[in-house]
Amino acid sequence: MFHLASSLYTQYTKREQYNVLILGLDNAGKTTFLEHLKLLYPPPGEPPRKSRKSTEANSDQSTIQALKAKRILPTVGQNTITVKFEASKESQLSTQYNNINLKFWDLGGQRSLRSMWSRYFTSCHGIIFIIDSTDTERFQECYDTLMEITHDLSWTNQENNAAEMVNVPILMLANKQDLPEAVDLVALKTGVFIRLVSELEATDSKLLPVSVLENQGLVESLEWLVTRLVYNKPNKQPQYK
Ligand SMILES: Nc1nc2c(ncn2[C@@H]2O[C@H](COP(=O)(O)OP(=O)(O)OP(=O)(O)O)[C@@H](O)[C@H]2O)c(=O)[nH]1
Ligand SMILES: [Mg+2]
Repeated sequence: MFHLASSLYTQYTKREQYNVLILGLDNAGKTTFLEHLKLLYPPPGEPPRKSRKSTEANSDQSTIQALKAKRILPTVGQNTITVKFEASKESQLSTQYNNINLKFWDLGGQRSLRSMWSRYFTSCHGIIFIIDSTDTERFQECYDTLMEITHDLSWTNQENNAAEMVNVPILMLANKQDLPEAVDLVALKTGVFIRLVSELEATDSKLLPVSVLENQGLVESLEWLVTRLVYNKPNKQPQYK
């Protein structure tokens, strides 16, 4: 009885925290994505940011300019941020999404660093996989890397041999859509990635076009992910902070 009361107390007084891994090949835009999130969403305990959509207000243009001026170096270790999720007015998400913090881990995408990714798998509630839509020569490598992630042995529960990957949502972002040479979503889906749908059948996944630099599709993408994290709550409980 005490445990039930204490767990209910925790659930009603603390915020839910979901851990999200940001993966993808080097130069895909992972750290740029993280930096933009920092500008759009406040850390826990701070008031809301003014605007989030590129169309919402001119102030967002200065955010984009600030981001462009920033020198982002290739990631060698990890970058971590925690933000307070706030649904946009357009999303009409219910109040159950008002109590969520998202912790992001941005890891280096260079080939030599990818073996470190699997250490984070069991602690994550969701994955964002970023694809450089202009880097056509490496689409196959993107596909293979995604397959390696989903088939990694660290997802397997050693005790009961169950696959813990099932239901961990994967959001794939076709990034750099602001560039003229970017391959669009239709071409991406019918090209190398055509087998993705059947390969990821058991997984909650989505491929969306974005420009993380120009804030195109960023808010909508995050809102899709949050709805899926909450949907998967019975399988993978959030932390309470
Ligand atoms: N035009 C354009 N450039 C982008 C976009 N996103 C990232 N970039 C550029 O792509 C380059 C690499 O971005 P990063 O964020 O460092 O890439 P990363 O995935 O973190 O790379 P690693 O840390 O090496 O794994 C930078 O020059 C960014 O400015 C985008 O949406 N549009
Ligand atoms: Mg990086």
